[in-house]
Amino acid sequence: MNFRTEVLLLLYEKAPAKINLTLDVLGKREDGYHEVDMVMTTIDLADRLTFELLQEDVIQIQTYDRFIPNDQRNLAYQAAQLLKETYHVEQGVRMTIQKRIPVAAGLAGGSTDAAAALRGLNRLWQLNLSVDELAQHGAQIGSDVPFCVYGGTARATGRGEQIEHLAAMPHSWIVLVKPAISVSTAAIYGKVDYSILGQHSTEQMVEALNQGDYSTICQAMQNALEPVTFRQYPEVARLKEKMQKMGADAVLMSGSGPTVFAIAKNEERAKRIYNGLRGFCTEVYCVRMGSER
Ligand SMILES: C[C@@](CO)(OP(=O)(O)O)[C@H](O)COP(=O)(O)OP(=O)(O)OC[C@H]1O[C@@H](n2ccc(N)nc2=O)[C@H](O)[C@@H]1O
Ligand SMILES: Nc1ncnc2c1ncn2[C@@H]1O[C@H](COP(=O)(O)OP(=O)(O)O)[C@@H](O)[C@H]1O
Repeated sequence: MNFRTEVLLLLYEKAPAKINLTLDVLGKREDGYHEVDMVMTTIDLADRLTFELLQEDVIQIQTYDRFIPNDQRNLAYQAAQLLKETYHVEQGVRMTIQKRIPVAAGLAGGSTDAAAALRGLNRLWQLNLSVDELAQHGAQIGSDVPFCVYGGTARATGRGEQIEHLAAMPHSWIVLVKPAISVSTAAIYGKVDYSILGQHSTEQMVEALNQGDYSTICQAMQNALEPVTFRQYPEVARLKEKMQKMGADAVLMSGSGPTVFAIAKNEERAKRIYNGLRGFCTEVYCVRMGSER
């Protein structure tokens, strides 16, 4: 047996999920993407990535989740390949992804793994890149990746890659339910009905966050993709109605869905909502808003 150790260094990165507090669609762009104006915030539901330095010039992905690809289709793999090619890195890496964030859920699970890979590999391969440089690289992988590189609470414009940092979401609890369907982000954007886009609420949300005004934050929560996903999957609309009757401060679908979340300032109330939902949904989570590194 060959006991030669090729692992020289071991690092970890936490990869938190995001939710959308608002999502305004402003129009369709010439490049096929949609111009958006939205507020996102990280929550304490996270994947965990482990990085092992390999002397062999390869990228390996290990994951025990059968829904996650372990090759070039994995966004963390794409992040490693991008840094490797751009900075002519001749070392390799084995990335192990412990998945906790539901997949294709509107919670940026793949994007946050890519962002964690950028942060982790910057340290592992000693590239000395700034967070802004990592975010710029992230935009080549996906629209949500720059936000995930920074985390926190931010307004995202353009196709979602232009980030303006905001005051943190006031302390609160969040209950998330992921129905047993997977939603394609591209398909949902593709079916946006411009006649029912409604009023934009991001500006109001930004002001409410700056003032730490929790009740206006709850009132301003809105997502232009909700009607599209609800039309295609009526069970998601029914889930939102059910959650609204359970005493939450606000309820909204995140991103393109299908995850619906309820916000409550009071921990006891959040736990009651969580317990009420656990009876008939398998994927239910109760976590804090924000995320500790
Ligand atoms: C809807 C949102 C809201 O935060 O999140 P998720 O539901 O994915 O979590 C994002 O806009 C998703 O961002 P992300 O998942 O990174 O999208 P990308 O990989 O860049 O694009 C996937 C596809 O979605 C469509 N797309 C994405 C972003 C955008 N501003 N306009 C679009 O039309 C395009 O068809 C694109 O090919
Ligand atoms: N590291 C990853 N984690 C999750 N999904 C990934 C990953 N890499 C690639 N994917 C692919 O990205 C697709 C969207 O997943 P995800 O990012 O979780 O959705 P969303 O953008 O709705 O939050 C999935 O179909 C999955 O196969």
